[in-house]
Amino acid sequence: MATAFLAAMRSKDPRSQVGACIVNRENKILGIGYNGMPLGCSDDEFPWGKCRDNEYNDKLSYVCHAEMNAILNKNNTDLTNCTIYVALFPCNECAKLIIQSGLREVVYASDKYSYKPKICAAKRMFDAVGVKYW
Ligand SMILES: O=c1ccn([C@H]2C[C@H](O)[C@@H](COP(=O)(O)O)O2)c(=O)[nH]1
Ligand SMILES: [Zn+2]
Repeated sequence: MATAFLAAMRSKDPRSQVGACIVNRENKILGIGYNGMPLGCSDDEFPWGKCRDNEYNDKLSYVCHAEMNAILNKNNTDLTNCTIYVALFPCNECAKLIIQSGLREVVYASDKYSYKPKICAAKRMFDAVGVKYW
């Protein structure tokens, strides 16, 4: 988790810096990520604010989530039965990536958006397939 928090410090998101770290069963680190703009999309040119009435100007249209980056940055092709440490409980889109990658466990530090339908949907999927989270 400390590594996930260290990665989060690299995020340019002024509101929520999120980090993720994937480890195997021997606790070897396989992938690290943080929430950031896609490669080549300048942190200075793309929006870091929320704009719910115009998604074109909303950061959520652009930001790659920490979990996605950790999975894409992995240095091992097989993440089956691995664990992901995350600063923030994964959203539904990250939950899908986590499940499809074969990860079996999510350890999170904050569940500050637990009231949001996307987080409830993530838990619903984890519960359905037996991904543990704590
Ligand atoms: O599963 C997730 C969910 C969100 N994030 C990132 C995306 C954004 O940069 C922030 C959330 O911003 P708020 O202003 O707090 O809504 O967190 C992520 O990396 N992984
Ligand atoms: Zn997400």
